[in-house]
Amino acid sequence: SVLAANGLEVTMWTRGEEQAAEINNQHRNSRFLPGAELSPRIQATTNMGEAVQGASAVLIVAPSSAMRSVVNQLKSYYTPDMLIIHATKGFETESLKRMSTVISEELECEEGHIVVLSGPSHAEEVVKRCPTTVVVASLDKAAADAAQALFMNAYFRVYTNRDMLGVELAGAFKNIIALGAGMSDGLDFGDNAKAALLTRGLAEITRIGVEMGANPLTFSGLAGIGDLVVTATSQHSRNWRAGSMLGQGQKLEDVLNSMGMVVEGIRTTKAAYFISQKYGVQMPIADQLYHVLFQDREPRDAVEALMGRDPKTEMEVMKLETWEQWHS
Ligand SMILES: NC(=O)c1ccc[n+]([C@@H]2O[C@H](COP(=O)([O-])OP(=O)(O)OC[C@H]3O[C@@H](n4cnc5c(N)ncnc54)[C@H](O)[C@@H]3O)[C@@H](O)[C@H]2O)c1
Ligand SMILES: O=P(O)(O)OC[C@H](O)CO
Repeated sequence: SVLAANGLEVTMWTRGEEQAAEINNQHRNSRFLPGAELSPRIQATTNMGEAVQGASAVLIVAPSSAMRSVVNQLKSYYTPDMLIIHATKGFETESLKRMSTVISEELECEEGHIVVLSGPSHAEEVVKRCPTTVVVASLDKAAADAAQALFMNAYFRVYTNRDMLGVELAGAFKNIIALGAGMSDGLDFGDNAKAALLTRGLAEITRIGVEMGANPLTFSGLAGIGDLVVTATSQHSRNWRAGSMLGQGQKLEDVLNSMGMVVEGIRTTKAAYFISQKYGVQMPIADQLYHVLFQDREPRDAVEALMGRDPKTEMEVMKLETWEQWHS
């Protein structure tokens, strides 16, 4: 919608004939964005070649679980002059790879060629042209600048960042904390608990992010604290809503069936559980959520376990840097 508002011709690829027909004929996408009026500049097709061949830019927003297969389908239409942007927030759970790695492997292109678009941006609000700010990150400055120029307009403000790793990690990990915040709200634990989850959640996201090689400042930016706040506090958030239903005692399977849309935080919690072990970095909130989601731990017991951890200093945000080291 933003690209169409900027005067570009947009062709969406979708798997459903009915969905494509609805977008083309009624300019609506009633299942995924009910109530929104789409621009006639947006056309949809179920034919990948029609959508991608000859395009100057390709925006990939498949759920993380489908990323490899979707990129594989577009591979034969890819040319190195296409600007490749993705806005998917998650990991490939089997390999623990980031989305830019999966895309570059499938397209056989440099990771630096890819741009990630992330930040606090619920589609429901963007399509209504509510003021929104996001970040585009790439190792290639020219690619990030090109993506910024494509998307930027009066209601959609785009910043650039060179820390693609940090932006991807922040966008993926925040969904875990949003699930936890929803769960806390579902348990009626109040505002103190939610503020604690957000703050300590950001601490653990930063800790693992820095250990993986990200710039700590990225986590104070739009992809970090910005997206964490919007996802953990907005009723638009599927992750928050799923967490809230779990907190109210519903079973994971029933919650997912009732959502009908991707809840990335579930798979990302599993990935984080293994990533934290791989890097030897503690992620206590992600760890407790893993036990709730996949090992039947009661949400109340998870909170008790978090509150009962050994006493800590708040300055242990990063594995190595204490405040003194950080300033020495
Ligand atoms: N919705 C938002 O506001 C928003 C904002 C920023 C980022 N994201 C990210 O975008 C990604 C997609 O989220 P969404 O909101 O569009 O999810 P969604 O569940 O609303 O839509 C996902 C789309 O992918 C399709 N799909 C599902 N499985 C597929 C498969 N195996 N192969 C091909 N297509 C498949 C679905 O049919 C649907 O059209 C997620 O990583 C999400 O975190 C979403
Ligand atoms: O609806 P969610 O929880 O998947 O969140 C969507 C976006 O990531 C918000 O920026």
